[in-house]
Amino acid sequence: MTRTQSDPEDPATGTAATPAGTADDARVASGTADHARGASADRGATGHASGTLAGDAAASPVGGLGTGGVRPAEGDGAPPAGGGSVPPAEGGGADMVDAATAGAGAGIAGGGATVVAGTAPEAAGDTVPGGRERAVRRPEAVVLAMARPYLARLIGAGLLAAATELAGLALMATATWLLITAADMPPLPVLTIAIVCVRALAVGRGVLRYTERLAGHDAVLRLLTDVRTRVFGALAARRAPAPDAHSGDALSRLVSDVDAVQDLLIRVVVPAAAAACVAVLALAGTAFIAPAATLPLAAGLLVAGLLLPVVAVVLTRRTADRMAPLRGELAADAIDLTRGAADLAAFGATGDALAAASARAAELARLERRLALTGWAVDGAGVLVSGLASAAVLITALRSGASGAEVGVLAVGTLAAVEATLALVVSARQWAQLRGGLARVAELLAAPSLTDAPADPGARAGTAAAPVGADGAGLELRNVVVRYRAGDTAALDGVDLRIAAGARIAIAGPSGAGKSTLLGVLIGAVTPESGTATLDGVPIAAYPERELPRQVGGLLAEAHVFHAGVRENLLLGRDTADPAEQAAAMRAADLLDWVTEQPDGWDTLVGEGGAKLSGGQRQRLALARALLAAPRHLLLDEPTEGLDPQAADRVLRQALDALPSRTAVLLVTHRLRGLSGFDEVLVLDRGRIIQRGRHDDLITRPGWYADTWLAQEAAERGYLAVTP
Ligand SMILES: Nc1ncnc2c1ncn2[C@@H]1O[C@H](COP(=O)(O)OP(=O)(O)OP(=O)(O)O)[C@@H](O)[C@H]1O
Repeated sequence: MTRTQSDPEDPATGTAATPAGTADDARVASGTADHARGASADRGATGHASGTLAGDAAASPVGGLGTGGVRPAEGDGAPPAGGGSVPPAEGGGADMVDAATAGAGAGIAGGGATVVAGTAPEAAGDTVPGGRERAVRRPEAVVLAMARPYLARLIGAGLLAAATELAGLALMATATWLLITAADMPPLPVLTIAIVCVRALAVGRGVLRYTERLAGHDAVLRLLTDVRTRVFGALAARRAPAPDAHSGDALSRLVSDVDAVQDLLIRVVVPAAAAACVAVLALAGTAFIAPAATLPLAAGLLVAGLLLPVVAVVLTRRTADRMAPLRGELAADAIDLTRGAADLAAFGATGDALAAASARAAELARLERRLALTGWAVDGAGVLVSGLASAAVLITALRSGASGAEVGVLAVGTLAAVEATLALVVSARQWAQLRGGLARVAELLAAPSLTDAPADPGARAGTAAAPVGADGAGLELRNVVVRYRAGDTAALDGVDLRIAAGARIAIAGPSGAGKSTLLGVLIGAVTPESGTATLDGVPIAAYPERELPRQVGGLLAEAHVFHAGVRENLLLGRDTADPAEQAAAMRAADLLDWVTEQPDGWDTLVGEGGAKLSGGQRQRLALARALLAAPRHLLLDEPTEGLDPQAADRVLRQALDALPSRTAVLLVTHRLRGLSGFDEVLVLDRGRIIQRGRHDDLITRPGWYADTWLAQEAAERGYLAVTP
C-alpha cells in the first residue's frame, strides 16, 4: 500500500485506511456518509496550538480560532444571501462606474497599492469625486494649466531667452559694422563705443543664457514637483490595474512621460517664444534700415520658422510613434530577462527571449538612425535657407541703395535671425516626440487623485452620507456582477454579502472562483458592471480616497514588501504605532523572534520586493502590517500562504486574537481548517456563491466544501491511500 498526499482537487474520499483511532480520523476515512457524526467531533479542532486532535471532541465552538478570538456577529450578523434586511443603497449603481478611478488611497494597509501607467481610458472627461466635470482638453493645455502658478517665472525665462538671442544678433550686427566701417577710419569715440558694445554683448549673451537657464529650470522643476505629486496621486487613487498594462512598459513610460513635461517647456515653449521675439525685432530692424529687404527676410523666417518645423513634425511623427511602444517593450524585455532569468533558463527559453529583445533593440536602433537622418536633412535645409535668405537680403539691400555697412549688417543679421528661428525646428521635433507622453500625463492629471478627494463622501453620490468611520450598516454587496471585459464570463455573478461590525466571514472556493475579485470590489479597485457596493450605505466609489483605507483594507493578493528595513515596512500600516504595538503585530504574525534574532534587528533590510525574506516571512510581514493598520473591515487574502499547515493555523489564530473585537474580518483562504469559529463561510465557484453557512454545518452538507474539507484533512494526516 502506498501512502501519499492527496490531491486537494480530487478528494478521493472513502479510500483511506484509518491507522489512528481518533474521532476525526474515523470521519476522514469514512467519507461523506459520516459527515454529520464527524462534524460534532471536529468543532474547535484548530483551537489548539499544537494542532493535535486530542481535544477535538471536547473543544468548544468558540475556541475554534483561539478562545475569544472569534466573536459571533453582534445581533445583525451575516444575513442570508440577498441581504434583504439591509436598506437599499441609493444611487450606487451609477456611481460604481467610476469606482476604479475613485478607489481609495494607497492601500498601504494592504500593501496592495498598484502603480500603473499606460492607458487611462476612463480618466479624461470623467466626473470626479467632488462632482466637478472635467472637459477633455489638449494635453498641452492640461500641462500648461498646471504651469499657471509659475507663469511669471516662465515669462521671465522666455524674455531672457529672447534677450539672449537678440544679444547674439546684435553682437553679429555690431561686429560686422565695426569690421566694415573701421577701414574708413571713423571717429575714435564711435569706434570705442562699438568695441565696448561688442565686448558687452559677448559677455552679456553668456550671462543672459545662464540666467535664462536658471529661471527656466527653476520654474519647470517647481512645476515637475506638482506634476509628479499629482500623477502619483492619480495612480494611487486608480488601484485597478489596466488589464493590458505591463509593469516594464508602465514604469519606463511613467518616468519619461513626466520628463516630457519638462521638455515641453524648456525645449519647446521657451525657445519658440524667444524665436518669435527675435523674428519680429529682426523684421522691424530691417524695415527701418532697408524696407525692401524685409520681404526676403520674412520669406526666410517663414520657411525656417514655419515650413521646416511642419516638415520636421511630419517626418518625425511617424517614426516617433513607432519608437514609443518599442521603448516600452524593450523595458519590459529587460525586466523579464533579469527577473525571469531563472525561469527562462529552466525552460530553455533564454535564447528565444534574448533574440526577441535583440530584434526589438535592432528595430529601435534602425528607427533612431532614420530619425537622425531626417533630422540632418531638415537641419541641412535650415542652413541652406539661412544662406539663401541672407543672399537675397544682401542683393535686395544693395539694389535699394543701402550703404556697404548697412548691407553687411543686414546680411549677417539675417543669418543670425534665421538661425535663431531655426530653433523652432528643434522645438517641433521635440514636440512630435513628446506628444504621446504628454497625452498620457494629461490623462492622469485629469483623473481623480488622492489629492482631490471630496470632504463629504455623499457629495458625489448625492446621498445623505453616514458619518465617515461610524459603525453603520457596514460593508455590503448587493447583486454585484463583475466582468473584466465585455463578453467575458462574469468574474462575480450576483454576489450578495454583508459584513457587519466584528463579523468574521471567510470565503473559500476553487482557484479562479472570484475571491480576489470580490476583495477588489470591496476596496473600490474593481468596478462592478451592475449591483451596488456600499460602506455604511455610501457607495464605496464615493468614499474619500484618504478615508477608505481606514475603513476597508488589509492584506491583499501579492502584497508588496518594500526595499527598506523591517520596521519601515511595518510602519507603512500605521506610522504612529508605538514599539509595543509594533511588537504585538510582529508577535501575532510569528515574526517577532525572527526579527530580534537578526543582527540588524528591526532595521534588517528585506531586499527588493522582500527578496531577502522567505515567501512565508514576506507574507507574515505583510500580515503584521495589515494587523497594525487594523482598518474597520480587515480583508485578508491568503494571509498564511507559504507556511506549513501547523504554522498557518497558529498564525491565523494569533492574528485574529490580536484584533480588536469590533474589527470585521473577511478572510479569503484555500485552507478550511480554522474556519469553525467564523460566523459565515461563503463558497464561490465561477463567480457565484454556491454554498454559505457556518463551517460545522457546511461540512455535513454534500458539496464542494465538505469534499474539500475531507480531502484536505486526509491529505494533511497522510491517511489517504492510493493503490497503484
Ligand atoms: N485583471 C483581470 N483581467 C481579466 N480577468 C481577470 C482579472 N483578474 C481576474 N480575472 C479573472 O476573473 C476570474 C476570477 O479571478 P480571481 O482572481 O478573482 O479568482 P480567485 O478566486 O481569487 O483565484 P485564486 O484563488 O487562484 O487567487 C478568473 O477567471 C480570472 O481569470
